[in-house]
Amino acid sequence: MPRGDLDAPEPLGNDPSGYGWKVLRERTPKLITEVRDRHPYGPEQRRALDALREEIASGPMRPLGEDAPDRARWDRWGAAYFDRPWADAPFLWWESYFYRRLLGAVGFFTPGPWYWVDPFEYWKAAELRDATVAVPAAEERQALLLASLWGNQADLGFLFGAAGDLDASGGLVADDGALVWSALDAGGPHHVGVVADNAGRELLADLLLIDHLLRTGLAVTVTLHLKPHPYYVSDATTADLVACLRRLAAADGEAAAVERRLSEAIGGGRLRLRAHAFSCAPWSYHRMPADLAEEFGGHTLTIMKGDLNYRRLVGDRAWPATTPFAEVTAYFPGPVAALRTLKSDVVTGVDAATLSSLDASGGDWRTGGTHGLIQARL
Ligand SMILES: O=P(O)(O)OC[C@H]1O[C@](O)(CO)[C@@H](O)[C@@H]1O
Repeated sequence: MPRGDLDAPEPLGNDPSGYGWKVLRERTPKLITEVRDRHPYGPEQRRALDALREEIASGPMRPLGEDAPDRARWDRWGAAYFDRPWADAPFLWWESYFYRRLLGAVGFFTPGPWYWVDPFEYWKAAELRDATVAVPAAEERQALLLASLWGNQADLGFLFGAAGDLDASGGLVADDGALVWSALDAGGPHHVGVVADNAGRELLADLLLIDHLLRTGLAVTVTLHLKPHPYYVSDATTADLVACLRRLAAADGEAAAVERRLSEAIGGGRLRLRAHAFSCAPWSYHRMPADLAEEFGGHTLTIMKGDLNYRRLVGDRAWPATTPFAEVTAYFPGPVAALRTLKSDVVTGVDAATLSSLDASGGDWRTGGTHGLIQARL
C-alpha cells in the first residue's frame, strides 16, 4: 500500500454491519438459486450448486477440485482462507473466489456439454436487448464521460440484491472530469487504457467514449481490458464486446457508424483488446503481476470503470473517506482515473464538507448506486 502496509487500514470484511455481510448472506445464495433455476443443468451440476450454497452458509471454505486447471494458483492464493468459514476471508477475496467456484459447479471449465457456457448470459442478453443506443453529439464530450459513469449502474449483480430502482439523484461526490479532459487535451500522443466493467449498457457507453477518443485523435490507441471469463454476473468478456458491436451495427444511423469505426480500429490495431488472468484475481491492483503493470505503465491514462475496479484500485480497505485519492493510488504505474457509481463501502477523496452532508442525508449513499464519482491522479 502507498503509505506502507502497516499504515493502511484493515481490508473490509464481513462484519454484520457492513456491506460484505449482505452480499455473503443475501445476494450470493439468491444468485446460486437463480443460476440453477434458469438452466437445464443435470443432477451433477445441481448437486454442486446446492453444495456450494450450503458451504457458503455454514461450511468451511473448500479449495478447488483436484482436476481444476488453476488449482495450484488458487491453492497458493487461498492458503490463509481455506478450511475456515467464508466470512473469515476479506470481502474482496471471497467474492472473487465465489465466482470461480460457481463456474466450477456448472462445469464451465470442464470439457463436455457445458464447457465455456456462460451461466450469466441469460441476464446479459436480456439487458443488452433492452438497452437503448443513444449517441451523444461528439462535442458533448462531458456527456460521454457521464454516460460511461452512470452506465455503471447497469450491474446485474444488483438483480440479486435488495436494491430498488436505481437512480442517479445523488449526483457526483467528487468530480475531476475537467481535469481528465485537460490532461487529454494537453500533450500526447495519448495511449489510453479502459478497464471495462459491465457488459451491455455500460459497455455500449464505454464504446461511444472510446470511439470519441479515437475519432478526435485525442487518443492514438486505446487498450480495452476485458475479463478472460464470466465474472461478477455482468462483467464484460470478449464475447460480450462482440455482442455490443453487433447491437451497434444493428441500430440506425450514427450507432452503426460507431461500430464500423471501432471494428476497423480493432482490425488496424488502434483499439487493442486484452483479457489478462489477473482481471479475475481476488486481489487489489497492488499485487498485479509485472506484465500487467508494464501494460498500465504504457498508458498515458488508464480509466478504471466501475465499483469493483475502484475497490481493487484503492485496496478494499476502511479508508477514511477524506483520504486523498492521489495518495491512495500513488503506487499505480501511471496516470489513472476512476469512473464509478458507488455500490460498496469503500470511498476516498471526498472533501470534508461533502462528506458531512452525505452522512447527514441518512441515505445509503455509499452502496445504493445513486451517487457517482470521477476521480483522477494525473
Ligand atoms: O459492477 P461493479 O460496478 O464493479 O459492481 C460490482 C458489485 O459487486 C459487489 O461486489 C457486490 O456484489 C459490489 O461491491 C459492487 O457493487
